[in-house]
Amino acid sequence: MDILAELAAVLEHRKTQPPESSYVASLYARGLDAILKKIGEEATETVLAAKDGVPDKIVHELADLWFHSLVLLAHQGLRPEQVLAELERRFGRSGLAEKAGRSRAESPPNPEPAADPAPASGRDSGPT
Ligand SMILES: N=c1c2ncn([C@@H]3O[C@H](COP(=O)(O)OP(=O)(O)OP(=O)(O)O)[C@@H](O)[C@H]3O)c2ncn1[C@@H]1O[C@H](COP(=O)(O)O)[C@@H](O)[C@H]1O
Repeated sequence: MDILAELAAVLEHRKTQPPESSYVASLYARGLDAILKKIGEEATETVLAAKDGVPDKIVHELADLWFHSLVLLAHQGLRPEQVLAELERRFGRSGLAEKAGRSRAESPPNPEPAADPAPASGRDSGPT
């Protein structure tokens, strides 16, 4: 069993445990906002570590971020394999190509052709 699946199984089991028994159980008890707050903090710490450029710190903070992302997945009834499957689905598709396809799909249809403009001659402009 790989570490993601192993950890996901532990995170699932923690749903049955009392909050005082473990860190993950206490996060579940504090609810979605507490989990999201941790993800925000860990994302910020990852950014700071990357700016410092210390490889061990980057790995440490990213592990914290991934871990709390796994807690979020479990809290939402989702599994890491679903994220892995999405990455597999995207594999080999250039990000630039994906973005270009997306903006075509999102752009509104061509507008109706404009009505004929009023004649420039002034013939139909009525009495002067
Ligand atoms: N991988 C992790 C893991 N990574 C980080 N953390 C915890 O995440 C917490 C938050 O990290 P911070 O750096 O923000 O530390 P902090 O400022 O003290 O945290 P807060 O006070 O803000 O909550 C710390 O308590 C870390 O120990 C983790 N806690 C648990 N796991 C895994 O989850 C399993 C279940 O954990 P428990 O539910 O605690 O048994 C463990 O066996 C591990 O495999």
